[in-house]
Amino acid sequence: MGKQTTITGLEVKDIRFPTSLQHDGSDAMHTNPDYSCAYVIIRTDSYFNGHGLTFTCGNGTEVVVAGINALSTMVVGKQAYDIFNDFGTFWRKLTSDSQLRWIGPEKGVMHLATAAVINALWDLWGRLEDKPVWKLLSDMTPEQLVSTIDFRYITDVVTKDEAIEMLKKDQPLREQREKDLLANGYPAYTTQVGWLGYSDAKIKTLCQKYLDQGFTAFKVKVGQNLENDKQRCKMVRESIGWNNTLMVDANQVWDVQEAIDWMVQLKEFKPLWIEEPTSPDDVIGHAAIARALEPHGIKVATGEMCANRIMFKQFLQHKALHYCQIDSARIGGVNEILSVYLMAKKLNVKVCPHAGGVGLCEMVQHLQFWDFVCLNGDKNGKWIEYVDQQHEHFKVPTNVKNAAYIPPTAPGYNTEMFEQTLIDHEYPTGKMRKNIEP
Ligand SMILES: C[C@H](O)[C@@H](O)CC(=O)C(=O)O
Ligand SMILES: [Mg+2]
Repeated sequence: MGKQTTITGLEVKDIRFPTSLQHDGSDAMHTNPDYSCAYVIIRTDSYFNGHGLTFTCGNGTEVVVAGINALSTMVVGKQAYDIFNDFGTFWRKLTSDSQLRWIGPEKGVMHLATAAVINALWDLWGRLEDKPVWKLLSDMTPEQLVSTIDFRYITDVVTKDEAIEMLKKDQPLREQREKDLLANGYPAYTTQVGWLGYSDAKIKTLCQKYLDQGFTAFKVKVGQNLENDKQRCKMVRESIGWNNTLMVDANQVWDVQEAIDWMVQLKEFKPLWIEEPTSPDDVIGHAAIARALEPHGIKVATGEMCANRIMFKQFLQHKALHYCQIDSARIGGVNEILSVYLMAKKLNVKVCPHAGGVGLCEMVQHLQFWDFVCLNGDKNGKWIEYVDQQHEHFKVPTNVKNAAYIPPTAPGYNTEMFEQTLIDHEYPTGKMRKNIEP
């Protein structure tokens, strides 16, 4: 499918927003993040370009930019549809260069770089097909969909043939589900009330603001100081009431036993889940925490820093998470994330995407919409995270109404930023940057 389109160039920019000034995005581990991204523009000889990004917290974005530049020669000069028609094979090539893979493989900076490039390619594909990415995915046959995925290392949980069967089973239900999605959207929860550096007064005001907007699920950061956590959880509970849902997020600060002990102290506030209680690499530790907290009614969520599909596989296999928090820009972009959805479906684990960062809400909604239409058809007890950060810099920002993400109709992956934003926020030359530096 598709006409010839040559990829003629790949540009990458270091874009930073001074969010640490207001403590937006702060948590127990990342106390002063400057929400940032490595931003990719894939240029073609057609009218259409692809825009993609990966999220960073400020320092180090320049390292990811270098990683993206290292991948560029594998993309520039290619025919776009040679990539799209056999995307799984291309994805494997991009992540398996015999020299570059030594500084990964499939993890860390190189995988963030892969995500930015792959996300830009999906944006391009959506634009060339005149469809938002969620619809592009939802219109694919099961065979086309699985052709985008590299199943290496995960066939002990899900094979290509099994994936095709899973997708075929729900194929007749797609039309009805799509109608439901377009009419009702997909539920969102918000973390905007709970950044760790916010004052009590601000938290209370924000709780009211998001209650008024119809939100019924709220996430609060914990893990810096137990007494302070108790006081803030109490305050948030008093604001949102006991019928609404509260989640808490420790962003990896605790040892395993410490996580258990701390959470037992917070159980009176009835959190649905504790997110990232310990190191994102500690599968067995998470499983131990999940077992210990089960009698207290607290579930475990993780995934925003899970390195790749293999780590997700192990978390899922070892019952180390109850809520699988895929992130649109940490593992290798759409292709690899689809494989995580398939494994989560097979092992019966709910996916509630992470979206705390620049552009993450914009991208991840597409994946959860596809999951609803083609794989799960169930929104019960599931949400997409929503943070109210930097949406104004995107040409087509997320549309959250009545605490529900409304599917976009614009073609692409919602990743294109305004030219002025790219000029003003480019690091270190942008004028916004200069304004805040001494
Ligand atoms: C540094 C980020 O803001 C992080 O705190 C986001 C996060 O953990 C979440 O949204 O969940
Ligand atoms: Mg988190």
